[in-house]
Amino acid sequence: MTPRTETPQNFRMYVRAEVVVVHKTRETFGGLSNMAPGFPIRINGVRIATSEALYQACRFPHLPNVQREIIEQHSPMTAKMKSKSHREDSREDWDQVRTKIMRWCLRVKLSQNFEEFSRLLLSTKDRSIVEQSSKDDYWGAKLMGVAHETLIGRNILGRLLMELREEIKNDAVGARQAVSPPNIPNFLFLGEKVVLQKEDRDSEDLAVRQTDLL
Ligand SMILES: Nc1c(N[C@@H]2O[C@H](COP(=O)(O)O)[C@@H](O)[C@H]2O)[nH]c(=O)[nH]c1=O
Repeated sequence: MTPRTETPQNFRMYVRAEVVVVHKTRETFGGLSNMAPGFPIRINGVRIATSEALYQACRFPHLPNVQREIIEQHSPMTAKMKSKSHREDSREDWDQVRTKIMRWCLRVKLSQNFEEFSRLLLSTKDRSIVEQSSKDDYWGAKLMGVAHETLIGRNILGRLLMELREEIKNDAVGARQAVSPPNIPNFLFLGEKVVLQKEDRDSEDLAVRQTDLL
């Protein structure tokens, strides 16, 4: 893995030229962003366009109408904006549970889009993955240095993606399997407990293609 330096407060410093930078969704590794289209998710049979919309909806287990408003948005940025307007009503323990929830969102994204998302993750080899952000150094890292040559931040999203990449390397079959909901209280989606069936889009597509052949 690319060397990085530990800094105070669990911040990390990365040399930008040496890492996989996740920034714009149209760039090579843009699919790793929660904003990326093309990785739909199904929760309790309801389609959600992006992992961003799913993550934002998880703020409001007690407000199913707000969750619905978020997941109905076509664009992930609009989903985030809808969420922002209710932010003060987020579940009270949000800061304590959000990393666990993000880990779950990424695992669901992987299990339901396995071919493409695992290929993308594995294509990063053993380089550090860093989400470049202009203002968020919790999920990502900010550009620093005279020539913007370093990225500094907690980079929690990048670290969760690296964790997932290791899981695929160690047990690809396990990583593909349906994901249990996170073990946190009151984890509800549109008023229901999350019961995750295996609904892998790749195998659904395959089933459709096979039907077409008959
Ligand atoms: N990528 C990206 C963002 N960052 C994403 O926002 C999410 C965190 O939201 P919150 O915890 O509510 O602040 C998380 O998925 C992080 O990757 N924010 C943006 O406004 N634009 C962007 O292009």
